[in-house]
Amino acid sequence: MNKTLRKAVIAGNWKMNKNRKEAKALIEEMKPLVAGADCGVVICVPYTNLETALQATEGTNIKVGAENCHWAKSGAFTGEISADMLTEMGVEYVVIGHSERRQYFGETDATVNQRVRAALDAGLNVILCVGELLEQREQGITEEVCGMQTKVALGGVSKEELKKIIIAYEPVWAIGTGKTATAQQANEVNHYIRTVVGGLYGQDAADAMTIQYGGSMNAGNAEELLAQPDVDGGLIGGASLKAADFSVIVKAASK
Ligand SMILES: O=C[C@H](O)COP(=O)(O)O
Repeated sequence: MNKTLRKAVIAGNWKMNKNRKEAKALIEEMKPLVAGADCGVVICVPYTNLETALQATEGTNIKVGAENCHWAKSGAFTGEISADMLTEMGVEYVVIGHSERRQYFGETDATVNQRVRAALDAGLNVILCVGELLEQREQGITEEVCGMQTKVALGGVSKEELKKIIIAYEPVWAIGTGKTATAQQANEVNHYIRTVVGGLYGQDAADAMTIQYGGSMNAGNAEELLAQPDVDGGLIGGASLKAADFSVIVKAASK
């Protein structure tokens, strides 16, 4: 596995945080700190902040993403947003299958796959989240769970389309808990996911795939996690809400 074949991407997932004024202030503070980064920089923000984020990041190296999208192009789906609505705004990325969507909003592997398909059809880059629950890790079925989530989510995705997908391995027990997977645990599962991708699409596709780690990554632990051979960046929750912390992670990924 040659890490130099792929680019690290640091993506902030703001979740349900920041009003428009706060979003603008955070981006303005962040801009000079991440300018010139030698990695991809993405901020995934609430729908209500997309316009603000797109305007504030214009002409910078920061790309803007949404935190979800629906699988249909349009229709009677109250409260949902389509992938086409996002691309029409200029949004380039979308997070799909985050564990909070799976846990609290009934997302299944099948609906994650439908949303991935819709996002690709609309031309979006996808950050596809997979990860095991604590009890699944304790049962020793982490690889089965992550492998299955990956395979189902990628159903009907061509090798060419795969280039627009980043996988984020996020052990559910490490999200927002301050409990990070060890660098070794993160690398092991990322490596396994890469093997699964290789089985589906071939070694060249697996080698080229960006696979992030997410789950309490912060300014203090980012360097060690990002130094792992199969960890190509991070999906950052809490630490992406502070410009200084986020920029330390971006700098660690740029080394
Ligand atoms: O999408 C981000 C992950 O859920 C990680 O969140 P966290 O960094 O707050 O643990």
